[in-house]
Amino acid sequence: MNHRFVSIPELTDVPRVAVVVDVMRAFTVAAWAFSRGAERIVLASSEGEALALKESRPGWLALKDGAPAAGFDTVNSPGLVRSLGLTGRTVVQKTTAGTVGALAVASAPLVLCASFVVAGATARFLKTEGSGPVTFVVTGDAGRASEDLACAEYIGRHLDGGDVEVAPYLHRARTSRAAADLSDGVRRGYQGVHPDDVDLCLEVDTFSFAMVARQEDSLTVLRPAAVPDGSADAG
Ligand SMILES: O=C(O)[C@H](CS(=O)(=O)O)OP(=O)(O)O
Ligand SMILES: [Mg+2]
Repeated sequence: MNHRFVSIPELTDVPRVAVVVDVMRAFTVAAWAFSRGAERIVLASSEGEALALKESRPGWLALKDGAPAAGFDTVNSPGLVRSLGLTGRTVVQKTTAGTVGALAVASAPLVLCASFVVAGATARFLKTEGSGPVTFVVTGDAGRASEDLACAEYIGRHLDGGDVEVAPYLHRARTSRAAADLSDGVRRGYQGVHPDDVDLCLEVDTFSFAMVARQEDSLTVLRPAAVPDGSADAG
């Protein structure tokens, strides 16, 4: 299929079907938050908006990328989020690339947010929907982030059918600048980075749900969408 791979600045129209990819780390974190029981993730456009949303809604939590900060409950780290109990909670997420990309296509009829941990489920969801050609939003590094482009291409190949060997795509992600920066952050003892973050971002199909973003009461809300197991659609 004739998929498009675009950066956030290159988004000049509203795509019919958008898959927003952020491997390191926003949409790996989002998937882990759902696996820990979060009911929904509200995508915020700024740290101020994230804190305002949290403060006006009892029980909501807020997370951001970078170092821990006052008012925020946690950070954009799968290694840290995986040990939280989030059952039934609403999490507000604000990051540098992933959430910005999702908000840029929020008015599209179908928006999925994706990373390697939900890659197969994302492709199966799109097949089930009969999505046709997809606009992949490569969020990192002005569209040049190799981990995001690799994951987007992997999902696209998966969607087009046939066997796809994931190893070459993972290699590109493992050797990306984002992976090196995270590893460097661990070595330097930066807060907000967990030693397991890179490995967790490089897991494939950890979860069997896709993540769908919709407009709800003027907010952009991400929710998990269960997808039947891949064995059913083999061939
Ligand atoms: O938290 C992250 O890994 C990044 C921060 S930065 O873009 O590398 O400064 O944010 P994300 O939106 O998850 O790419
Ligand atoms: Mg990223």
